[in-house]
Amino acid sequence: MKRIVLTGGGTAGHVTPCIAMLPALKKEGYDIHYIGSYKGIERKLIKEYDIPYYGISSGKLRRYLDLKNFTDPFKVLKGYFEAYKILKKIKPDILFSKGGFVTVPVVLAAKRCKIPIIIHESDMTPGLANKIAIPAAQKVCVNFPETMNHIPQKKAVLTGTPIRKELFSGNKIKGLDFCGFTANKPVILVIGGSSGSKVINDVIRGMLPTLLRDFQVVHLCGKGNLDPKLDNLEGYAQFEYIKKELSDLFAAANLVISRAGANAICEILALKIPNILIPLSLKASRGDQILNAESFESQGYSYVIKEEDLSVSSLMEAIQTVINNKHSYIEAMKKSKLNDSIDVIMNLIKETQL
Ligand SMILES: CC(=O)N[C@H]1[C@@H](OP(=O)(O)OP(=O)(O)OC[C@H]2O[C@@H](n3ccc(=O)[nH]c3=O)[C@H](O)[C@@H]2O)O[C@H](CO)[C@@H](O)[C@@H]1O
Repeated sequence: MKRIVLTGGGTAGHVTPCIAMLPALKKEGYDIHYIGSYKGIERKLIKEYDIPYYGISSGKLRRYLDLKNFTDPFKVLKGYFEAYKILKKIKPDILFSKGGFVTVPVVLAAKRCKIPIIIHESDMTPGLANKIAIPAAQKVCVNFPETMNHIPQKKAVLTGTPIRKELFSGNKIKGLDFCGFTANKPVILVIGGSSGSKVINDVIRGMLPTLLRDFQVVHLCGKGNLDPKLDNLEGYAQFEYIKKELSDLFAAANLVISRAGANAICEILALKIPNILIPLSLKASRGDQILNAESFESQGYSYVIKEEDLSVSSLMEAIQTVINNKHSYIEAMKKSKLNDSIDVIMNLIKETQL
């Protein structure tokens, strides 16, 4: 029996692609193990699936000055020795790393143990963690064709991003029921990224009185961002984070308003739901979401609002435009050559493992 270790964490976008791979790996009879941080979101998300989880110490690697820059390297070093010990014990035939800071010590320890490594990069340009990890990897899967230029040629493979199969079999009625909505008004699904977005939350909540006249709104607002004052508002449902029911919410949605995290936008594209993207600004990130959103906008899949331009009126205008032109957005999305990346990645795993 072949054994695989998956790793990825920090935000859900570094975990859901690993979750998407689980059914195919199980079907092929893999013995699957997961290494993540002690307390990260990956621990909670992976707990739902029946696979052994190993926590390691994890520290953030920053490009900016912060007092934690003095303590975090020790946490990463500790994580390295912990990962090394775990890998020596499990002896996997391959490591699949989805990125995020926790994966750096795991990848480096796997290299030391001579375990083949496949990395997946969802964004247009590699994040810092993957940049450090790529030299140790045999293969690097990428989501966007543009990313191929940022990875050594012999390692880069254009695969697309693994999307959880269950997202394609959502049930609209179940989604409406889950939110307490009727079938008579269209539904807007708001996804502020896996950790929520305060800026988006504030604008959405500020425009609820107008919005709820014509729409029902289901709002995935992120941990700690629920507003109890809005609990009983008719036509509005808020959740910190949704797991299994996400497929039903997608099925119920006529329009999605989302951050431009690589996984969320690929899911929206695969499901062909008219959408408005509000990428995380350059102030708060390296700008990867801006590139993701620009790529989608130029292909006619999405209406994009820059965070600096986000206001009640710009969002209202965007909603009207997308609703009025929904067919042209859907037609453009139908032309996308999105791969079934799960099969491609499975083949790559089989070719690369020991
Ligand atoms: C702030 C930050 O660092 N953001 C990055 C992070 O975003 P983030 O983790 O938000 O990533 P994505 O949008 O890519 O993925 C979020 C995932 O969580 C799922 N989901 C979300 C909400 C919810 O309630 N339930 C649920 O299942 C989505 O369906 C999706 O699969 O990783 C992405 C992929 O590397 C990057 O593009 C983003 O720039």
